Amino acid sequence: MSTTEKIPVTVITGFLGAGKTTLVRHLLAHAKGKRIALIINEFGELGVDKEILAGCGDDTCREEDMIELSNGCICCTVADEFIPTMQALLEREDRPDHIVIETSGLALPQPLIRAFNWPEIKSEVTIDGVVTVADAAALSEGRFANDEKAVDALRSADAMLDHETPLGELFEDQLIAADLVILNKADLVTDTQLDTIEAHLKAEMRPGTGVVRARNGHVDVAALLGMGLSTEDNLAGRESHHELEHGGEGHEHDDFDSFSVTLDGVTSKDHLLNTIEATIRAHDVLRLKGFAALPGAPARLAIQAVGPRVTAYFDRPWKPGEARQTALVVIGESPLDHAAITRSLEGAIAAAA
Ligand SMILES: Nc1nc2c(ncn2[C@@H]2O[C@H](COP(=O)(O)OP(=O)(O)OP(=O)(O)O)[C@@H](O)[C@H]2O)c(=O)[nH]1
Repeated sequence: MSTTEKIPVTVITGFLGAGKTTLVRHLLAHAKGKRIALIINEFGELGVDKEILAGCGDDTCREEDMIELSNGCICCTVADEFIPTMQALLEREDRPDHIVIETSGLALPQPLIRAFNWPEIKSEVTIDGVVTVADAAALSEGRFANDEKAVDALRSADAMLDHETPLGELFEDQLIAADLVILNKADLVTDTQLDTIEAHLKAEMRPGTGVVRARNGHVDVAALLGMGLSTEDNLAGRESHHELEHGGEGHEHDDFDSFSVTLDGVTSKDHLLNTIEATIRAHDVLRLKGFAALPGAPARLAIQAVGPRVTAYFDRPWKPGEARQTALVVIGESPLDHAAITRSLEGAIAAAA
């Protein structure tokens, strides 16, 4: 089979909350008749991303074309989950024109990219391009670089220390894997800040990688789908820190932790959002997302927090018979104090009682 007959696959990576799902939503809405199958992998057991995409109301967000891989990060479940999922997708009678994979914000893209050379799928699919979404607001606030001084100080105290912070390292691994970087959330920073961030990113990227600035993932879909790069044939220079240091053997996600909290009896939207923001600030939570049930509200409230920036909107009406509850997934660097964070979030109920 020639390369042109293979189904192209776009891999979307990028740190927690950078805007991957928002970009996918934009892609689906502007697919112009292209049948896109979507594989979503997320960290945390609630499956919020799929729910959000399924709730978008567009015809293109067909539930049967969305496959969720929720048993951990895709990079660690390539053999057990990813390859069988791809094989099942390729066996379908109505094969998709294009496949988009949204990795979890904590995934290393490298093991996934390498999997496209596995004989089980190599003759059928090819990577069209790897797109890394970067969060301009988080970068300008120094969220990945804020420990640089501390790390440098440690380095000079201990010449053996070759690790950077888990956050910074993962971010670099995602950047180095990119064929295209989308510098998203351009609306939250000034043009001068964008210039500085872009220069900083370029220093970390492979030479020649393109950068596109975006707001809410609004990029030219025709340019994004159709790069035709066969990335799996060009792996040199994309090695992760882990591959360089440990020869590519399995790696751990122990640096990060996630758990979910269910709250019964939330009464006020403002109080809930304020409580969430205070909890995030007090406990250094990196990402929080989920849905809330408010009394009398016919729709569920989708809640999104990236660092202390909390937003919420009613995404779709509750379905008949659906449990109306508030469920949130909390993600951060290990160790997260589950009990204290849960207690703090329960403040959203206590004060309203
Ligand atoms: N202001 C602003 N907010 C954005 C932009 N893009 C995404 N967001 C918001 O950022 C939050 C996170 O966006 P997602 O698309 O869910 O991010 P993600 O990368 O898929 O997150 P994870 O899957 O949890 O890693 C949501 O509240 C989005 O609405 C943007 O360009 N500008």
